[in-house]
Amino acid sequence: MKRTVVIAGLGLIGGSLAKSMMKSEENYIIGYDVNQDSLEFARLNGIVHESTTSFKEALQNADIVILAAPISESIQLIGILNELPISKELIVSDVASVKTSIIKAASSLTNNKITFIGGHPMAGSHKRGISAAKAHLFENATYVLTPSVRSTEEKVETLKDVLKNTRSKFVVLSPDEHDEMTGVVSHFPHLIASSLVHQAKKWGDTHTYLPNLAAGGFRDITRIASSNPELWQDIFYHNREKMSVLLEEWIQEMIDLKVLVDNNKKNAMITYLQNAKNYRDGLPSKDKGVIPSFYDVYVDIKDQTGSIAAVAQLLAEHRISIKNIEILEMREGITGVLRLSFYSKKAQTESAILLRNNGFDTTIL
Ligand SMILES: NC(=O)c1ccc[n+]([C@@H]2O[C@H](COP(=O)([O-])OP(=O)(O)OC[C@H]3O[C@@H](n4cnc5c(N)ncnc54)[C@H](O)[C@@H]3O)[C@@H](O)[C@H]2O)c1
Ligand SMILES: O=C(O)C(=O)C[C@]1(C(=O)O)C=C[C@@H](O)C=C1
Repeated sequence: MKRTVVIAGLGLIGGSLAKSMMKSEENYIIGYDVNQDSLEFARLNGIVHESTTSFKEALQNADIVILAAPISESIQLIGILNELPISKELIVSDVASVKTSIIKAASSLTNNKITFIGGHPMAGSHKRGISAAKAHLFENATYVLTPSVRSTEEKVETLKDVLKNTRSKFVVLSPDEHDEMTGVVSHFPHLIASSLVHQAKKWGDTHTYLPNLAAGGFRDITRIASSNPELWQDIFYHNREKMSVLLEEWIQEMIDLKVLVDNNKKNAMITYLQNAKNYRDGLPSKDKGVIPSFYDVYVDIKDQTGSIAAVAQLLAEHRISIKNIEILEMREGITGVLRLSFYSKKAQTESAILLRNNGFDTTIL
């Protein structure tokens, strides 16, 4: 059965969802955004079937709406939903990184035709906008659902079915549990990454050679400091209570760590580092999911003659065998994505480093 899905906010996340949902014949995708350029990009690149700058118009025949604008904007869209004359059953979901304020706004929906099911795909990027959207962004990622009291098991299953081509792993959590845990493993690290960059910047003012010494370690730990500041201010604002608690905990942790450094507590320091390593090394990797996954590397390639050959040649020169090669997206004039599958974790890691060192933008999911 064909269903009409409206994606409100066609940026990195909304665009990536649209691209994955377009793979199913069942979904008719309407993109709504306040930005004309994003809509035009989506239309020209076949990311949506239709597009509009009117939320009301987009909703006319909708079965499903996914709010994918920044959190405060999505909350405003929930307010607008309350004012529109919706007479058909409508499932509304979102992708916001914080869930309590969204679910609170959704609890004010008075129209009983509307069922709200909160959502948050746990994958993303420091990039923004539809040009950075990728159909495979959520593959094997955890996708949190926070159903509202009014939603039923059946509606949750319908939403999962609409989202099935994201190939993510769904989990149901309460909004508070979600905000607490993502506060620790997603939001707080962004704050720390920015603070590390500020520290380096301060030192860089008096040590002009310092940026040249910022090698892999600094770049790895601070990649997310390059994210969209407005989006992250909004996330910190909506999760401010949890952020404040985490900051206090962190400050105490740093005070304790300073004692180990100042007093050369060798064994305590080794234990501290070892415990961190054990926990970090034991984190579930995205390829351990229910979906069979090989050792894949995604490579952004330009739509230019020879760009795929250049990738293949580079790997051949270093005697790395490719198990499978697949072009995920390649449209005229824009960057495409190549999925390379390898036989081992070692080959996967080596290829990613090799390609990165040769100027390719690579991702391991
Ligand atoms: N960036 C990530 O890594 C990530 C990951 C998971 C979830 N999220 C969540 O996804 C949401 C969107 O983030 P993004 O990274 O895609 O941002 P983005 O900046 O790439 O895209 C946001 C889009 O929303 C549009 N928009 C803004 N106000 C609007 C409105 N009132 N109506 C319709 N469209 C509007 C913008 O024009 C833009 O196209 C946020 O709520 C964020 O918390 C982000
Ligand atoms: O990979 C990144 O750049 C991200 O920050 C993605 C990330 C995260 O892992 O913290 C950021 C925000 C989200 O709500 C979900 C995922």
